[in-house]
Amino acid sequence: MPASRATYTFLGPEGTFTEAALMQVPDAAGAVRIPSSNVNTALDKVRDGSADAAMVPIENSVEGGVTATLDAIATGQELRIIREALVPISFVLVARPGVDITQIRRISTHGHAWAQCRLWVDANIPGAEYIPASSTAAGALGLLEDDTHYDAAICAPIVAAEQPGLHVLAENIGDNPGAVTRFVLVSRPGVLPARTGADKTTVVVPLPEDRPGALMEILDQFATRGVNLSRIESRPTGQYLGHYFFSIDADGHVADARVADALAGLHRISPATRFLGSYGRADAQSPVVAPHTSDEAFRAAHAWVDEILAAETLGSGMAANASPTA
Ligand SMILES: O=C(O)C(=O)Cc1ccccc1
Repeated sequence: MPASRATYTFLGPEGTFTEAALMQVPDAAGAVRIPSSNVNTALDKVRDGSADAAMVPIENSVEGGVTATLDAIATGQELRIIREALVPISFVLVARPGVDITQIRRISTHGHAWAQCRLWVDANIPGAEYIPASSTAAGALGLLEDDTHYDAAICAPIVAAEQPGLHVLAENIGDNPGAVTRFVLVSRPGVLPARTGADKTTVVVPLPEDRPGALMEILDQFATRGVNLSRIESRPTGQYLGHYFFSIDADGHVADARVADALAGLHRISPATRFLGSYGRADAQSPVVAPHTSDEAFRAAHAWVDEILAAETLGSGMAANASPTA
């Protein structure tokens, strides 16, 4: 019997950068691929079992964290990141054939795309109004509808290439030519990706309240164990003003002793800390591990303490302090 195909969902429709990220997953080409109209519905499909995993954007090199994703994976039924993908981003401006750049008043795209093309738009179409779309591809395909209320869209070159009804007015309009977006594949908890030696661990740590220095203590859990952080962002929990959680990416896998020890420290400081997964880094870069933070150093240290406890008889209270009688 053939092995059953995986079902993946992604921020769609076809032609989004998120779909390009999904296509980096080795079995994606042969999988069932279901577009979702936003990050929340994509993650809900994973939670209710209608998809095995969802590809969603999490961070980009120009705009920073994708807050819709950071918030959606931090709360609700637990999820796990099982993989990351990096996609270089280049944008084109599209319109219906016959429309030229001087006729454009309103432009639709995803908020992160708009933020990355703002300087180009100000310089080339000053005063253009932004019309938000659920994704770059959704904005572009909207131009093909009869009742469309905007004149142009910003999207990936592939959307324009595949739609004869769209005409490219300008290419490479991103303000930062080297822009890269990071996407994550999210599934239900269950199977932890194996340690590769070049891994990342993502956690969500609610900041304990009324505790001076709590953020410093959180950071110290990583610093004292030689664990490097590659992203840290604060997000409001939404409960009330001033209540925040930190979303953190750390180098290493929960199966690395130094990372496991740091997570245990986080749990002591903030018991509602959420583990969001350990997974291989897209760039396969291994961290430099200092000898005193290696697995072997942690094993030897624990063995030393265990030996002390095994060799001594534990006394009780004052009796243990009483001077031995001859
Ligand atoms: O809308 C898309 O195409 C997406 O995948 C989200 C996005 C938007 C802008 C930059 C990177 C990802």
